Amino acid sequence: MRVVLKLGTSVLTAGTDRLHRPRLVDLMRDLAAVRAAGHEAVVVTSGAVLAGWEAVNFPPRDRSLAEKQMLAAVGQGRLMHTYAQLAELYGVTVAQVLLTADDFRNRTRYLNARTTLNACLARGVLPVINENDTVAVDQIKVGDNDTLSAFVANLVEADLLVILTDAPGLFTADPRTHPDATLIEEVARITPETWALAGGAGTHRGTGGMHTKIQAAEIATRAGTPVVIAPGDAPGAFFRIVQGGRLGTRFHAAGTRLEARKRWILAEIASGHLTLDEGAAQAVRERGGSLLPAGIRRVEGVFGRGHTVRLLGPGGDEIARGLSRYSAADLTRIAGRHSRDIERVLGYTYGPEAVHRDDLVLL
Ligand SMILES: Nc1ncnc2c1ncn2[C@@H]1O[C@H](COP(=O)(O)OP(=O)(O)O)[C@@H](O)[C@H]1O
Ligand SMILES: N[C@@H](CCC(=O)OP(=O)(O)O)C(=O)O
Repeated sequence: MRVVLKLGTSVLTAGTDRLHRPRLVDLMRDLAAVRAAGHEAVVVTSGAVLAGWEAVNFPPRDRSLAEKQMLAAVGQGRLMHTYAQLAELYGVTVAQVLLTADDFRNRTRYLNARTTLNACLARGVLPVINENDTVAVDQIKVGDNDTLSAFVANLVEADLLVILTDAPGLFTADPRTHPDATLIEEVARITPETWALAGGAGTHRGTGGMHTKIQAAEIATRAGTPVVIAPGDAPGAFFRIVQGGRLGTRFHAAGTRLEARKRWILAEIASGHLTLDEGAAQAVRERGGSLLPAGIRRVEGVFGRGHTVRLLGPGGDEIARGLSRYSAADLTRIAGRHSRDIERVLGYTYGPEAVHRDDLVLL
């Protein structure tokens, strides 16, 4: 499985007002166990502002944006240093990845981030992601790491998103203010009633409380990824959840990831056409294959890498729609050629397919 683990400030501090090293060791051991069981893990971590606050010697808390960005700039490196040191104990190499809203809106940046994360995972490197707080002002910010973790789960097409926090899961009311509230173990579908359960902004350090966690669950489950919200202080929580154990609150995925992806492809406006030869049309239509550049006769329109294109049969009839792995300009140069020539012609390659099977919907 490919799993995204989100660690909130409340988990990293373990109820104190600084990064709690023993807790971080526990979390790293948990992560290492999941990796050792053969799974791929991606971490979305908070804690940069807190680590900065800790480093500059606890000045009075100032909530201004510039102050927070300054603290994030101080803290992010220190946070990563801690991760790197602890990961090393378990023979794990970490990679820092800082993302912000633009990286999910801009298709080229989106694809590049995805390529980098996939390269990390292919090499067994553990990506540790945070929002790039120093450049992200309000308008261009994801804003909270719960939502960021859902975007990341979509980006890497995760099989599961686990959000660890300081509550044992989603309760019938905020357990801080309602001691009689009870744990909801399963959420089959997020409804207005689900939203109504979220109390205020959470801990004084955390961002968003349960509200942003439900939002994250909605984003991820809609794209086909189930989500578990669970307590960060339960030993080996992440491993137990990944192995299918019951802990916290589980939000069921709405349909499969592939269905969600196909719906999304169909909703996009196509910005070009590829006319295929008979062999390619057959391979795509009848044999469930990808479209290789060799089978493309004509490229029309102006589109970038990752944009939606129509695939036309030799007679001009639309047979499928899909996401192009190459820009129109690149495809024009490699159309009709064997995939092994791509690198020689372009000077680089994004793989042998022009449109990969997973990115293709037959009509
Ligand atoms: N219905 C609810 N069930 C559980 N926790 C809730 C609920 N409503 C609000 N909360 C609050 O959300 C908090 C967790 O959010 P937050 O402080 O932002 O943590 P994190 O740093 O992990 O993102 C809990 O400590 C709890 O007080
Ligand atoms: N990017 C910020 C964390 C923002 C955030 O969402 O925090 P939290 O609610 O604790 O997950 C930081 O590193 O301090």
